[in-house]
Amino acid sequence: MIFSPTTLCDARIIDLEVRKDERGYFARTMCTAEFASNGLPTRFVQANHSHNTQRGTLRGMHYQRAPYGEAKLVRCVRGAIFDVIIDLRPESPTYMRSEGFVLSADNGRTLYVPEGFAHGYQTLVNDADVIYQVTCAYTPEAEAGVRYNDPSFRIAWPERVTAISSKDASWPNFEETLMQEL
Ligand SMILES: Cc1cn([C@H]2C[C@H](O)[C@@H](COP(=O)(O)OP(=O)(O)O[C@H]3O[C@@H](C)C(=O)[C@@H](O)[C@H]3O)O2)c(=O)[nH]c1=O
Repeated sequence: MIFSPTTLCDARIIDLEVRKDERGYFARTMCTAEFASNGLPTRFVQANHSHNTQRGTLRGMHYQRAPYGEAKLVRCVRGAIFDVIIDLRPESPTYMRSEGFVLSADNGRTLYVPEGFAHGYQTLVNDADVIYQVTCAYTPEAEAGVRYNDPSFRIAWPERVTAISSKDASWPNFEETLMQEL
């Protein structure tokens, strides 16, 4: 695996080290030894798969409140997505900054999302499948979010939003509420 920094402190892009032969290829997608030597967590407690039928579908921006914060390892295994993270750690030099990445079945990239970041994505094609592992179990009472079009972040989503949950369409403005909680 090839670990690269992003513009946000502690977030990483992880590229596959593909070994090709006549059958196809082999690549590790997670390795505790390599993660540990790159300073990343090694214990992921839940693995999830989400299927998105429609291009333009938006999920996010999600995080869980302390002490249920979670780091995530996100990969798109069918189609392509535009994946966005926001650093919501007040003590971080990149606090309130965001960055977007194209993750696709073709580029095989994994995004490592540190604890304390909000995470979301928009699908770039119909029928996009996303798999991700998390370091803390799903805890609905700790669930929190930033609205995809929150004026504090001004994220440039690439597509018109064609599908979004009512929960995600109605997260309150960050400046008025969540900022005070962090
Ligand atoms: C995330 C999750 C949801 N659920 C349930 C709750 C609900 O009935 C249904 C759909 O949940 P949601 O609408 O929250 O799913 P979704 O919007 O896909 O939530 C996910 O979004 C992306 C962006 C993330 O970063 C993830 O951590 C996660 O928050 O699945 C679980 O049972 N376990 C889980 O771990």
